[in-house]
Amino acid sequence: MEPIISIRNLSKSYGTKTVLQDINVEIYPGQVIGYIGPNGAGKSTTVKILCGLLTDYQGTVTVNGLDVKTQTLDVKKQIGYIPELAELYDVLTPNEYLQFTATLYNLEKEVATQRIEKIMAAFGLEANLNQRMDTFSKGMRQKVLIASGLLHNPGIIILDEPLSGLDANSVIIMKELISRLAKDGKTIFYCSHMMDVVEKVSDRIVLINGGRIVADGSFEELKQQQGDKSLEQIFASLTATDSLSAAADELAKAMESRS
Ligand SMILES: Nc1ncnc2c1ncn2[C@@H]1O[C@H](COP(=O)(O)OP(=O)(O)OP(=O)(O)O)[C@@H](O)[C@H]1O
Repeated sequence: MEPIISIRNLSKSYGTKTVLQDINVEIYPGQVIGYIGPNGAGKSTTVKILCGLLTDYQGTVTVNGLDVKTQTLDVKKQIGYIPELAELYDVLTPNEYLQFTATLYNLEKEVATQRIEKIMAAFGLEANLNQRMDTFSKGMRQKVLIASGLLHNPGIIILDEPLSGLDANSVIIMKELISRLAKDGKTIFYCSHMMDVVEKVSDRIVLINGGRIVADGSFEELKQQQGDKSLEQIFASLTATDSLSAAADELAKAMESRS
């Protein structure tokens, strides 16, 4: 089987600072990849490259055989990108915003309207469909953002920390949604700090630290390599430079010395 996403020898620098170093990942159709790593590891940078938002990198990145650097528009049609934070047009209602997104993807009005209603109802926002978004909470906005990434029914869904701001029930819906989308054959690339969710939804976990891949395998494989631990413990043992409890002690001491 051909990989649907192929990342070969990917390196990226911002000025003199190298943030991705020789990343190699082949992703196959229908896989759910949990892409994890500490703050600043390079997750969002990888995602932006995959989505064609950053093009000054070294290496080769293809989506369905298309080069993301040169065939960016065709790549974008196949990807649903859900960023952690994005500016929504606050003066619009979700209905107006999502209809606008649907137009950009050339979706038929009827199909768009049905999908918008269904997705918003799944998130419990059916009553807010025609309410201006400047009155929305962070979680409500995040749900509109998720809806907008899924609207064109893309084959590949890239989520960059999509759960921030969502309440516990919405996290459950989102987990269920990821599993359902995977069952429908979608390929999912999922960046998150929520280890319990990643552990449950991913069939392969790629862990990066300091711009390099330090682990790549199913949760079961990682457990075999690292000892029978939770993903949170595996993450800590592969990425923490110092003891985390020592860091917490230092922080507590720093607070004491202030008072
Ligand atoms: N536009 C930029 N200019 C300069 N440096 C940047 C820029 N964007 C990101 N970086 C740096 O690149 C490194 C990787 O950042 P990136 O946002 O990819 O990390 P991340 O793994 O997504 O982190 P987080 O979990 O905190 O979101 C960080 O050191 C960051 O400071």
